[in-house]
Amino acid sequence: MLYAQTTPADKRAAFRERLAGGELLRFPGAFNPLSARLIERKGFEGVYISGAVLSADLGLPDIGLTTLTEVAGRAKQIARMTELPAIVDADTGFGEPMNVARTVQEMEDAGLAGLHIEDQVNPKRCGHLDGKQVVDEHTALQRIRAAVDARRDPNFLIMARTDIRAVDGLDAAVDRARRLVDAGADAIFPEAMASLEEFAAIRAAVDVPLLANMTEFGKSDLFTVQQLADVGMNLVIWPVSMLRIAMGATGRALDELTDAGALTRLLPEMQHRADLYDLIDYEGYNRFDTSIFNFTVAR
Ligand SMILES: C[C@](O)(C(=O)O)[C@H](CC(=O)O)C(=O)O
Ligand SMILES: [Mg+2]
Repeated sequence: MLYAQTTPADKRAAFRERLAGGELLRFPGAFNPLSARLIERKGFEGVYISGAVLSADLGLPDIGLTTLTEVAGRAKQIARMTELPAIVDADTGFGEPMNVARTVQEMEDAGLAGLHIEDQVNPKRCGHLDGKQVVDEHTALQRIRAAVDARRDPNFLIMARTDIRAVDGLDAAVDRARRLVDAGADAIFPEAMASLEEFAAIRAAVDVPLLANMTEFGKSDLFTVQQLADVGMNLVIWPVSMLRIAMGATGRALDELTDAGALTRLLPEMQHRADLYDLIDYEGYNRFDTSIFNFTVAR
């Protein structure tokens, strides 16, 4: 009832332990707190909180317009609704290395299990679009050092994302991944890899956990969990997928309203009221209420 029972510290510790085991952990993107509960209910290992989704949700493009306060606030709402660890997309860290440090502490306080900071120039853009720019190595490493220094819970995962593959090629990505690890990154998110072989090349270069981004309509083919596990990936995200699915379905429902004037035909597609109430745990609230009023007061 109300929120998850697991504390952020416990979520982080459990997440770190599982990650150290080397298996591939699946983190679908939650587009709101309720969908995070569904991700948990369906047996996934974690929840991803996407910057692209957060900005799209506000009707904004994903070009660094959202603020630290907005992202941390929304991430907190999502993270506290699930027992699963949640990782948030912190874009470029919302400013200079000093801002990156503050970002880490805010995300710790918001109950996240970790975040990723990327090496794009501001204004950043979706990693799967053309025309990206990356910062020089010194700046990229400074961001990660600042993040690592700022964290208070050693289990809070600092992941370095590098966007350099699409700008300077795979060799540059391998080199940057190595340096980001030397700077203290706990994990690497190599963005916009073109093939499984490219993921494998990063795997061969560094020993830390690696994340694969299976976003649709981008630069990577959509590999299966098995394919990614076979090349040694440790985390996989489908960052915007659930929002795309929900928005696709919403568009079709609106068309049906226009065409048929009622949604009767779409009832089988809908989450049933009973399933919604079950997910929200209405029963738990009911128990809470009856326990409050189970006494009498003498006059
Ligand atoms: C992972 C990502 O950073 C996100 O914000 O979800 C995006 C996803 C997308 O725009 O498809 C990305 O830059 O890959
Ligand atoms: Mg993003």
